[in-house]
Amino acid sequence: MVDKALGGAGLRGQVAGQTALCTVGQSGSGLTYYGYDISELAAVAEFEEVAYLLAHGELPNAGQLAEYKARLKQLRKLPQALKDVLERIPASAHPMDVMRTGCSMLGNLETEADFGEADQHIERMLALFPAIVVYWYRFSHDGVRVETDTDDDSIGAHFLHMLHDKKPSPLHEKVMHASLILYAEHEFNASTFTARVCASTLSDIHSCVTGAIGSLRGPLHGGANEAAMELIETMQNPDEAEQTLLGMLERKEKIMGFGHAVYREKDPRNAIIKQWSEKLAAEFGDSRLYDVSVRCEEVMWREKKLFCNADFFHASAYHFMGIPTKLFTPIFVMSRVTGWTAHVKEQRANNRIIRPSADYTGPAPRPVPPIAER
Ligand SMILES: CC(=O)SCCNC(=O)CCNC(=O)[C@H](O)C(C)(C)COP(=O)(O)OP(=O)(O)OC[C@H]1O[C@@H](n2cnc3c(N)ncnc32)[C@H](O)[C@@H]1OP(=O)(O)O
Ligand SMILES: O=C([O-])CC(=O)C(=O)O
Repeated sequence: MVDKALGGAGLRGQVAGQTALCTVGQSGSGLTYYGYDISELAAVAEFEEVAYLLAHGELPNAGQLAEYKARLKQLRKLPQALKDVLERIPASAHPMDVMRTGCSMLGNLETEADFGEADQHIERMLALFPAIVVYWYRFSHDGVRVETDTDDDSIGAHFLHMLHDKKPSPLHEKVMHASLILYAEHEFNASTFTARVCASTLSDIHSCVTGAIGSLRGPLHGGANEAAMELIETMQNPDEAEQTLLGMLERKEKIMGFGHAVYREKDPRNAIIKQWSEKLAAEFGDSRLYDVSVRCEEVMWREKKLFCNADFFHASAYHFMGIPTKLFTPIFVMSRVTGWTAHVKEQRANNRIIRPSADYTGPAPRPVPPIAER
């Protein structure tokens, strides 16, 4: 059924399948994973608990969580052939292209031969994605071959440790847990739908995830956190932010990090990451980017009734933790791989190839003219 308020373009408002994983905006603005509200998950859980939930349908108990984390830790070592490929990618490459190539190469080295192996490949991708992007980044930018099998307790801490050559503070580790939880799953968004379409052809799990990474890369989707950072860093203070935004709106430019295809009033992830950004700004000792972001939020709501989506305050939060802007969207990948792969398994469990129809708008039938007459 087409939701008239949303219209049919971009398949908006049309039901394209079923899922037990997630609800988006069902009560206007809520977000749940397997029935659990993300606000509660982000407040009390570690990201690995949510990754387990999405993989197995239930939250782990303490023993299951410890086993799961221990397994993930053991999977952090990059195969030499993958390191060789990463070392050949230039520093000028976009890290999302590195993620795409890294995932694809992993599929060549550790191919999913049978769908029964899916869980082991999913755990390997989850464990290895931070290493793929940081190994390339540190090698191409600093000339360092970073050690990827760290003993960090969590994926977020592992990522920050490799990036900065030191273990992160408890605050930064906690923010990474919350951030990765917020990004983990979001129903039939563009990248997840890409993964499901690929899965519906009975393709392998690395192909599904590689395609999804390509869809997430665009600035209308995951790439918006990076684009938001590029915008706010040009703003010296809230008044300047206001003038910049008013000019952009006047010129009908899109402001990345605002608006949403499903939510109408607010994105429930925003308030959570905004709070963390405020805390990080205080720790950082310079709240310019936070203050500028708050003014952007006020102006966009006042002028256009557009609200911050999950990406906007992620920009300042990641920046305060010393994460280079171009690594923002790869963090989204490290998290969303849990949602993508859960959808792949769900699609496989009740599959029919996804193949919609199109309304034809081309020329009426006509004969092929001889080449000399064209
Ligand atoms: C984690 C995520 O992937 S969240 C999404 C991240 N993406 C972004 O932040 C990119 C910026 N936002 C956008 O481009 C859009 O809001 C999308 C892609 C998220 C949703 O697109 P749609 O569903 O087509 O948006 P929607 O139908 O609500 O747009 C309504 C109007 O608001 C405008 N609008 C929507 N978002 C914005 C924005 N960020 N800046 C300026 N105008 C906007 C649209 O241009 C449209 O105007 P029009 O009616 O004159 O054409
Ligand atoms: O649902 C969407 O269209 C985009 C989004 O917020 C996400 O994927 O997290």
